Amino acid sequence: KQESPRTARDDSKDLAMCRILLAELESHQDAGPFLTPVNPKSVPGYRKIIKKPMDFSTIRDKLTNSQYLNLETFIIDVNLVFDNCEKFNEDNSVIGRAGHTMRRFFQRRWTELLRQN
Ligand SMILES: Oc1ccc2c(c1)N[C@H](O)CC2
Repeated sequence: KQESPRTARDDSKDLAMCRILLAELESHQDAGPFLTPVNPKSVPGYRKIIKKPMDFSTIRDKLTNSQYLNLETFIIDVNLVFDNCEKFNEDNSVIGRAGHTMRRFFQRRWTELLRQN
């Protein structure tokens, strides 16, 4: 049986990829509910229901301050935005649908960019 080669993938373009992906998320027409942190004072129940709030501006700050170890930890934070949205919103709601649309968009774009790398 041919040993699978122990070669790591080339991660030298990952930071550039995160910057492209985040810019595309921030400028997406359905990005509105995800651009800034939810204000727990103005949304009853949010603080209790959502244990790890996340939004695109927080991800932007973390990326700017080199707080992502790698592509994986960046993708985990972006998916946290959409997981929080699914938990707090009905699928059949404006914000719920926006979350599903954005998650599908993100999933397609990062896999496209990874493949062309
Ligand atoms: O009706 C509302 C009012 C506020 C919010 C939501 C729905 N969902 C967001 O995920 C969190 C903020």
